[in-house]
Amino acid sequence: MTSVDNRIRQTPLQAALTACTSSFLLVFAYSCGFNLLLLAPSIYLLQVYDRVLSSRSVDTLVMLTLIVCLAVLAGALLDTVRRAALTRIATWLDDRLRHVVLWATFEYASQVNSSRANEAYRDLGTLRQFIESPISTLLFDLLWAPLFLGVLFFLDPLLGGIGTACAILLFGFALMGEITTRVPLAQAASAQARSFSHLWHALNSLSVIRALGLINGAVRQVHNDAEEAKTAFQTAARRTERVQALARPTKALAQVLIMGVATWLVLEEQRNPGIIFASSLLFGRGLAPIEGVAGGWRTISSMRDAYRRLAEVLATAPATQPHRLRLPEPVGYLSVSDVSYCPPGGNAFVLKGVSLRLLPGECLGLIGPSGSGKSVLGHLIAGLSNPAIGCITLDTIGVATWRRAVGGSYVGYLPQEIELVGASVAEAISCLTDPDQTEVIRAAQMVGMHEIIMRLPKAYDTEMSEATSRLRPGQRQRLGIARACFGRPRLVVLDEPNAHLDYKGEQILFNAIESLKADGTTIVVITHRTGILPVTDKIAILEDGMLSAFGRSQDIFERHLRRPQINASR
Ligand SMILES: Nc1ncnc2c1ncn2[C@@H]1O[C@H](COP(=O)(O)OP(=O)(O)OP(=O)(O)O)[C@@H](O)[C@H]1O
Repeated sequence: MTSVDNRIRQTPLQAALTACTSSFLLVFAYSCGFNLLLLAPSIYLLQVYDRVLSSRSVDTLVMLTLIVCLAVLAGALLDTVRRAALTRIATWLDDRLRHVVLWATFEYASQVNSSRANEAYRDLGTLRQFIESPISTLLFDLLWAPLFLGVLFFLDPLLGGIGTACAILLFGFALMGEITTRVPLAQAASAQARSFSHLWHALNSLSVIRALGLINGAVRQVHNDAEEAKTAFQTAARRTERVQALARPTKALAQVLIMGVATWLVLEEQRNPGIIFASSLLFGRGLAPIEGVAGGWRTISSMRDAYRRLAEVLATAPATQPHRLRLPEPVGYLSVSDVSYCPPGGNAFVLKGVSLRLLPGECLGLIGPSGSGKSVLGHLIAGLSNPAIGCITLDTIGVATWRRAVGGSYVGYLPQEIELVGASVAEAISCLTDPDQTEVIRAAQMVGMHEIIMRLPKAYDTEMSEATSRLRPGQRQRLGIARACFGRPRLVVLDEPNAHLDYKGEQILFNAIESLKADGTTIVVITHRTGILPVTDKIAILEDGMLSAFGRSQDIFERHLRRPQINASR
């Protein structure tokens, strides 16, 4: 496989990490300098005993002290620089990946698993915090631990042997900790995620849960999962404590042993007395990263899990984020060409070879029996999914591309099930964009909702949960239509816009459609109620996923709908 192929196959996470390679190499180089400079105090001790005490030369002492002070200061500077570099890498990764991860999170949640997707978004934060944390500098220092142990060997093989044995033992304990806590930690993480997910779902369906008296059950569900997580965490903590109880004295004992052996070498082999302190210092420096990494093993393993989850989400759900293309505003020519569609997981086509065309400012009435495929076609025309065969274009560009290119502002959509999303009424109308007050009011006025909204406690700033409980279904539906008309779209798809409307509401809807048409907006109205058909210019009848009729409204009305055997809601 070529390197070009590799680059193509990389997920955004791998690509971002690859782009950081030179920065990580720089941190490695700083760590190299820092660790080499850490040898200075040990060399200083040996030199003081070797040269200063024997010669009693104050000049040599001053010189050596100055050199070592400079080395220590340079080491501290390198340490600060590498920590700052790691913080910059973490921030850069976060900036580069957050948008991509957010898009992939939504894709993964809709295609695979919503609670896993939720975790993946938090995982990006875990990754960033890990890179910024002292554990990551310790990992770089870990690469230099053999250097200190090597110098101990150089001083005396026995000293090196004790240091190495202690390092191996500490590694063994870290491994033991990892093995014994892996299962309970995984159980705890999944129980905790379940608990958050149950709470989230319960809060999202609060009105239903409250109305059906299910709060007790919801609380019990969340509590049980949290208890399971707590028990598993406690098991992991107990096992970690046992392993640490063995690891803690190991290092202290080895340190005493090192000093004892060094003193013995001074007594028996007339070695430089500086070896006693120098070996103790070297041992401490060499073992510090091993001890730190062993103590922070849980952080390392949660970072590893976070990386794995994030990589999986990014690989499974490639982010189809907006291209932010600067496309000229569409005129409104809609073309549906030979479209066939099979829903994800389905085994049959629910739309078969549908073709129709609309001119800018035309309104199409899409009718047909229940289950004939009207909503599926509306969804496709709104660019929310792609046809398996054929294409749907607005001014020769795919509708899905218009959505991605400009965040959907040229395509408005009212789904059959109205969910008004947003913190306030203004946000719900403006499709979660930064609300432009004039545009929001214009959209609300179009559907006769302005006065009703002004009577809400905080008018357009009323929280959506409060507004939802105060508004009638027909008024909520009009809010949904206002959202579809927000931002002067060039194409609007309304799925059953009059399902909950009374006579007055229908008149307002007709006026809104007339004003959209006058503005040159192309409209598709899916309906079971023929009362809306007089405002349409064309009518399409869908039967069993196929167009059984399509043409000018008057002709279709005359030929098909006046006959007693065919009607819109057959
Ligand atoms: N996500 C899906 N997975 C599987 N089948 C689906 C999915 N969405 C729709 N279908 C199927 O596609 C067919 C058309 O559904 P659609 O909702 O478009 O009908 P409709 O004409 O809008 O009906 P209604 O007027 O009752 O809303 C139905 O048989 C439905 O079961």
